[in-house]
Amino acid sequence: MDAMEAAKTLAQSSGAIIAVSGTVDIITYGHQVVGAHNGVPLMQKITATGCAVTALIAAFVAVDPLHALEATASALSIFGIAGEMGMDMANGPASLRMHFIDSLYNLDQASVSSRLKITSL
Ligand SMILES: Nc1ncnc2c1ncn2[C@@H]1O[C@H](COP(=O)(O)OP(=O)(O)OP(=O)(O)O)[C@@H](O)[C@H]1O
Ligand SMILES: Cc1ncsc1CCO
Repeated sequence: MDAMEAAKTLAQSSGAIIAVSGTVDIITYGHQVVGAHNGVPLMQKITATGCAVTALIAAFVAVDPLHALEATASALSIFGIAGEMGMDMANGPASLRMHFIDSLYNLDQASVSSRLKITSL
């Protein structure tokens, strides 16, 4: 079973929104699937990026609990955009970690609007 089918099955059996990180992050209630495309592969080389984005998802959902799927997709996208911006200045995983955190801290609306890529899968 691929990640998308597994995510849909788990969402249907649990009643939870399921998000799976990867090249394209998958977010689903169990039927329709949303893809969050931002991010760079080198983020995989920084330990705890998955935990960190999970904390960001929790914060976004806390702000807008009635739109939890949209909040989850937004958090994953913001995290990925900061990764892309950090990658523009990085030479490897250690400098990516630093520039990624700085990019997340300094993120502005224009950068988000120009880079955001969320689609229906
Ligand atoms: N190939 C990729 N291309 C773009 N972004 C990626 C890629 N792989 C992971 N990411 C991004 O990196 C972040 C962390 O995902 P990852 O799959 O590395 O988590 P994880 O394995 O649970 O991490 P950890 O165990 O270190 O906490 C997510 O925001 C995801 O979108
Ligand atoms: C390995 C690890 N280190 C801090 S949190 C965590 C779990 C994955 O993010």
